[in-house]
Amino acid sequence: MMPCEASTNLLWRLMQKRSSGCSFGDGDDDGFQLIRDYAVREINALLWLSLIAITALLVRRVSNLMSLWSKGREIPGPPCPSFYGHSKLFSSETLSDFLSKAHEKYGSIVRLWLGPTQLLVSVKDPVLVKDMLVKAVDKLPFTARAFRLAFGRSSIFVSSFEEVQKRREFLALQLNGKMLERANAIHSKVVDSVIDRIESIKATRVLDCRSFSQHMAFSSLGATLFGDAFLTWSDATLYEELLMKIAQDACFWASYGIPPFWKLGFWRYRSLCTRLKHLTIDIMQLCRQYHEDIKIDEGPRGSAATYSGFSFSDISEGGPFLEQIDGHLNPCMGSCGNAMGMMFHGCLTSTGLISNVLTRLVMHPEIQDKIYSEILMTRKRSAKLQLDDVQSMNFLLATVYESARLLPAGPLLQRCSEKHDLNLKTNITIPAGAILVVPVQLVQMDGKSWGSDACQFNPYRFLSKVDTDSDSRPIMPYTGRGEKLGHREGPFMLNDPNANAAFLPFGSGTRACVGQKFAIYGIALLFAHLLQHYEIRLCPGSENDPKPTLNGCLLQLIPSPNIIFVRRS
Ligand code: HEM
Repeated sequence: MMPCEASTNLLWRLMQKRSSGCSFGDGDDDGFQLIRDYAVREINALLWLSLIAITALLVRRVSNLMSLWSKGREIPGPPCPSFYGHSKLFSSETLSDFLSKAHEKYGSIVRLWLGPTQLLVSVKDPVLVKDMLVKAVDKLPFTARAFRLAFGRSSIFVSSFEEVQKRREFLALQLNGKMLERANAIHSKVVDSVIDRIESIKATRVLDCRSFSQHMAFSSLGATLFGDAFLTWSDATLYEELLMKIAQDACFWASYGIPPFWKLGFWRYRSLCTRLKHLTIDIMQLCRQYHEDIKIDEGPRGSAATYSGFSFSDISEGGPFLEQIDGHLNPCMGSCGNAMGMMFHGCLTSTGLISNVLTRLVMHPEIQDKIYSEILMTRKRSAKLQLDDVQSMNFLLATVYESARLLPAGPLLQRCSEKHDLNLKTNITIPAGAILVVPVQLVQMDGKSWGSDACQFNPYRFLSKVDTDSDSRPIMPYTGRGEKLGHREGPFMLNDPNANAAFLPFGSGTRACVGQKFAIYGIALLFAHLLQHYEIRLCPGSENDPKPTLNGCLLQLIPSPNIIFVRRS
């Protein structure tokens, strides 16, 4: 009997009693019996419904699992050694090394079992990679969980594409428009502030490349997102330290399916996250106050008066940006998750790239000289280095691209397609629910895509020699392979790095990094300002053995030599 039927019956019987003049006082037992029957029937119906729902769910899961197993078996890969899959095999070497050997043996698509229910599919061929990154639109839930646990609700760093699509478009528009303009205005101040801060700490100018890069990335992103009050904020150092501590532990605590409330370390981690959140609210309020003060200083007419080098309109755009991202009107609470998420991701990735560019420059002084000549040429045209100038500094940009190619932000790009199977441009079907990865480092160092010097630093691979006699067209079509040493003279044009499908430091496809342009031009601007005033040299005796460093959640071999800044006369 359905619950609604039971309740109509009960109502009917009660009405019958009423109309026959019978009261509950007379037959308490009868009334009680009725209610008990009703309750038993309701509970039974509820239990049946739950049982049917759970069975349907289990049947669906089992059928999904069968489909995963049967379709997974069709994908080439090493035979499964045990019930627990291949995980034990690659515990002795890094996943990248393991995948490198597996791809050599089994081709461009390889499957591995991480356990009885987890299928990992690695794709290495650049054309298939592009195809996969367009078709697989969801990110792994694990990444979104790490962000949520550390920074609370975010509308940017989430797994489902449906949820993030609109915000992505808005964010890309802001980053490539207003935020890039702000970066343009602020970068010479960032360089001065970082150098001042470091000089006040250190008597000598010998610096660890990694920590210098971290200060640069942190200050430039903070000042761009929050406004230039960030550069003089007394809690900036604490904020940076907290962000880095959280970065070290974020993946560990997110790896628990259920947050481990019983562990003391977990609560310590949570308290770091709460402190970071409070500091974020502080800086957002401080910036808001700062903008208000400037509004008052400028007077009611809102003239184009400038403050510390900014025009008023630049600054006033800064506050609402973070709120618009979240769609919240509350100036602090709503935007916090996104602000912290962007600081976290942007700082870690930009630190890696800045550090790598610095290392390449000190190891290749001839490239540094070329970039300096480019800066001098530009300075002849314009008194102050602007974004437009940097956009035409081919050599500088090629150096940034090449550094990004050689040390991507992480060893793997990851995706999944939760609901649908994926049919790539091969006959292989990748079942829904499989974890898809791209071993970026392998793709970006593959001789087939980058030539025999794929592992070497060679910014010329992003430049094409132009024919000065004709209409400045490239002499050779762009291949991604560098010019030979003997031919490195003459005017060059910069190639679009994304024209090579194997260039993936910012990912690709539907979920590619929305900050790519902002990051590349922002970092190029920083270096243009830095190299204009300083020569960067390798500290004598400093070794450049790349050290294994925990970069956020990832263990990477990151070079970090000691460097010296020599002020140019
Ligand atoms: C050198 C600097 C940076 C590097 C190397 C980098 C790299 C990446 C990579 C590899 C991804 C994953 C792409 C994929 O899976 O296909 C990503 C995603 C993302 N990046 Fe960046 N990034 C950088 C800077 C930034 C900055 C400064 C911002 C914004 C402030 C930003 C915003 C994002 C966002 C929002 C996503 C997630 C996109 C999504 O899930 O839909 N990135 N980035």
